[in-house]
Amino acid sequence: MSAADVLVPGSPATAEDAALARELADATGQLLLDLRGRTSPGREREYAGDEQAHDYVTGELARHRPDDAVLSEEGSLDPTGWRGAHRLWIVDPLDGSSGFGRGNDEWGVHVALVVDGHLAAGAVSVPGTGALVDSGTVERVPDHGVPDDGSLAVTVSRSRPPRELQAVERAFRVNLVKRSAAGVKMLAVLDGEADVYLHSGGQYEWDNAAPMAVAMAAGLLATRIDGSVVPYGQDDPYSPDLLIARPSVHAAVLRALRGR
Ligand SMILES: Nc1ncnc2c1ncn2[C@@H]1O[C@H](COP(=O)(O)O)[C@@H](OP(=O)(O)O)[C@H]1O
Ligand SMILES: [Mg+2]
Repeated sequence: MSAADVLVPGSPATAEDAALARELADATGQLLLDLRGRTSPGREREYAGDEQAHDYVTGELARHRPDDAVLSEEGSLDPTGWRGAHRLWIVDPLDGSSGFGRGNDEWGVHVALVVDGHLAAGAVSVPGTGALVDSGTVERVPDHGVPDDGSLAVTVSRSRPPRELQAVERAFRVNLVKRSAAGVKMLAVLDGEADVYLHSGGQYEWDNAAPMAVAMAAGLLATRIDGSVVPYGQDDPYSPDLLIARPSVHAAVLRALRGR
């Protein structure tokens, strides 16, 4: 296997899988937009969205990649189908489901491929805004360095901001960008609206696999908040925290989180 064949997000070897991830994130998003247009705000819409998006995306993956395993948020209770799989699709059919139920645009679809525990490809759609990105075609973002004035726009969960924010606020003048849904926050960093996406206190692999794959392919650094690699395809898919930023900002925030 040559260097170009290494299975990392954005490498030519994963282009076909990234294209499929994009196609499925887009089509599932269109299904959800259509459902939103036909239903009233509330929990019924939220539950219908979770269920219909899960059924659609897992059905399509079974058709296109019959030999691969699938871990979807809605199908995560039975590990026999995905535990220890060589090629594992990790899917959040509807991330930010409560926003979808209420009728705002802070929700999306995540489709990622993990090979032997490593992210290989991924796509995120945020249908309400028309955003659609995948690890095969996303443009690389330049590393601007840390803002000279010491300010930092940090995107965090609207409902569960991370307690580590205090350490970052001691080191930088922080402007908070509160958003729901992990893919929405990753896109805020990709678009330059935020410098950093910081999360702690809990998530699952389906919440962050596809956003992390796209971020890595774009040249962002995407790690746990101690700087270590985020593992995927674990027996327990709990994935407590993450830090996504351009490389120089990522290094500066890690120093702040370590109290240095
Ligand atoms: N402390 C926590 N424990 C478990 N899951 C969490 C969490 N904080 C966020 N999440 C999940 O991560 C996703 C993004 O959350 P947030 O919008 O707060 O950033 C949501 O996924 P779902 O919408 O798919 O449930 C949410 O449930
Ligand atoms: Mg989610």
